[in-house]
Amino acid sequence: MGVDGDAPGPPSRRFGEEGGRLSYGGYLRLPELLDQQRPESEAPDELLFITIHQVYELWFKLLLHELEAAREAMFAGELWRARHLFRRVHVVERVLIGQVDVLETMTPQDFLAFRAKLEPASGFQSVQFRELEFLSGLKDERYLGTFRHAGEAELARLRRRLAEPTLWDAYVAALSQRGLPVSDDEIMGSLLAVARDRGSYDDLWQLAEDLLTHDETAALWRMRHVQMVERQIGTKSGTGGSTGAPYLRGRTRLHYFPLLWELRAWL
Ligand code: HEM
Ligand SMILES: N[C@@H](CC(=O)c1ccccc1NC=O)C(=O)O
Repeated sequence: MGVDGDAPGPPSRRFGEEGGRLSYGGYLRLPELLDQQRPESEAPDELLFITIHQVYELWFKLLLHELEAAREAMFAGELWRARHLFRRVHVVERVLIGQVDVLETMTPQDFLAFRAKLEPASGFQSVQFRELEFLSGLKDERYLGTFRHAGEAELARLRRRLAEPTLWDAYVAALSQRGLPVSDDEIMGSLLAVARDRGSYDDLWQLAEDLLTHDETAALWRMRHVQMVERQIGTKSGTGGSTGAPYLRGRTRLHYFPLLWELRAWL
């Protein structure tokens, strides 16, 4: 049967399968991936709830990978490479915000049909989310306490993130490599010098803007998340044991790079 050429329909042999080694599902490990959605209840929307969280965690994994590479590029003085990676990071972060729409198609009544089964689990226990915060510069050891039930490997990952340099440390190193002073007393002066002399420092300025966009997009996600929380559970406390929306509202005021925000007041 000749199904090749212009005729619609599958080709008889596929590119990439010539040696018979790789297949779509084998390469992407689909049997394993698609076997990981196991609802705890019969509630129809629990599959949506699991799917959306798994998709978030996959994107978190990619973000950690790209942000680590951006940090190394800054330390190496390869600012163009860091900027290239931040462009990707920003687009993925916008996808993360957009995905909230999908979960908001669930009604609070339908969420309540399985919410009790989730306790005491909650987003508090997302190791990768906390890794992203630590890597970005928001290191808060108190959160190790929320991972009491995590495995030793996960705790080790968090401790490593607490110990290793942040994106901000890498940006400061990039400033220093260009001869700008970076002591606590001098760094604001250096940031101002970069902002005022784009002719000499445009790459450093643009990179600071990339950091700020990463910071702003994370804050927008927190705001979108708390709006969704209020829509789903109102003033109820969280399955993770926090006050719920009030706790999350407090987190929306956080900044990864406070000096870049403060700079605005000095310009
Ligand atoms: C019905 C939807 C959701 C509700 C009602 C909800 C509710 C909450 C609540 C109440 C908390 C505070 C911790 C607690 O006491 O439980 C929390 C934290 C968190 N949630 Fe959600 N959440 C929802 C969806 C999501 C999704 C889709 C993600 C994506 C990964 C997510 C990630 C997180 C993270 C990372 C935290 C920790 C935030 C922090 O400590 O700053 N949540 N959530
Ligand atoms: N904390 C949420 C439940 C929840 O959303 C959740 C539960 C288990 C795993 C991840 C979750 N997502 C974010 O917190 C609540 O209090 O309703």
